[in-house]
Amino acid sequence: MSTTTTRTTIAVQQVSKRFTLRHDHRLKNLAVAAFRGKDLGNSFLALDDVGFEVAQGEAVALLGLNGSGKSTLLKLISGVMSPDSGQVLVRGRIAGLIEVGAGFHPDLTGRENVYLNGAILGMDEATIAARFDQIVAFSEIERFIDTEVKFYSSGMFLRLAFAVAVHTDPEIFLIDEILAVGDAPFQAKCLARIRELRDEGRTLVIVSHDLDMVSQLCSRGVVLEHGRVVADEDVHAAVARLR
Ligand SMILES: Nc1ncnc2c1ncn2[C@@H]1O[C@H](COP(=O)(O)OP(=O)(O)OP(=O)(O)O)[C@@H](O)[C@H]1O
Repeated sequence: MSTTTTRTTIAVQQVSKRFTLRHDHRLKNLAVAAFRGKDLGNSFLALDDVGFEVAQGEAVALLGLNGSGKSTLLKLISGVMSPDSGQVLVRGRIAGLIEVGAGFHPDLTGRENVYLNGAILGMDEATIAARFDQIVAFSEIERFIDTEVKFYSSGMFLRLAFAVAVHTDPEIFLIDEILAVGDAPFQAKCLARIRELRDEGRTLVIVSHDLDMVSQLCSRGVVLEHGRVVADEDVHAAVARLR
């Protein structure tokens, strides 16, 4: 009998998600099609009977070609979207670094946005205040912290948004291709921080086309092809399929 128990943190069970692609939005055609009782769209399965589990503290890469369903799967895990069938069970607090900065308000200053975004990500005011200097130091935009973020460059915006996200305290981080933006030194710093989060035992699910990066960060790769899981294996074997 095994003496160690691995806690399942994320269970994706027979999940399917269908999208409808509407090709022709002209009113006349919509009216004619509706009158004839025709299906207006072309529906397709973005995720088709997907199932896998992630144990606490695991770092898993979701891999696959463009359009294979990775981001959709991450959105289902984060709860911003629900499956048509099947279910996603999650144990623990989640931080989705999916649309980093989505909660930022352009007319507010960097400082105000740190508080706003921190609250959206589940931190109370005292916690944000205690981590404020650390967040700003990580972003390296101290000089501009009291400037409205609409005057920020896209890189500055990303830096502050990422800094807030990685200073929240979730058990599970969902990370979607965020390292594609930001300059090289900042990317290196983000990577180091993500590695730290992993080493602290947080669970990571990462979507990225940067195969070298995911091989370094993750131990396991789940490969999607046209919305189906075609491999769930050691990250190096999974990455080799995509090269
Ligand atoms: N909200 C939506 N409405 C309709 N179709 C969608 C929607 N979101 C995603 N899709 C479609 O679902 C499929 C899977 O998209 P998804 O973004 O999950 O792929 P991905 O593997 O993350 O791709 P990439 O590597 O290009 O980021 C694509 O064909 C995409 O066009």
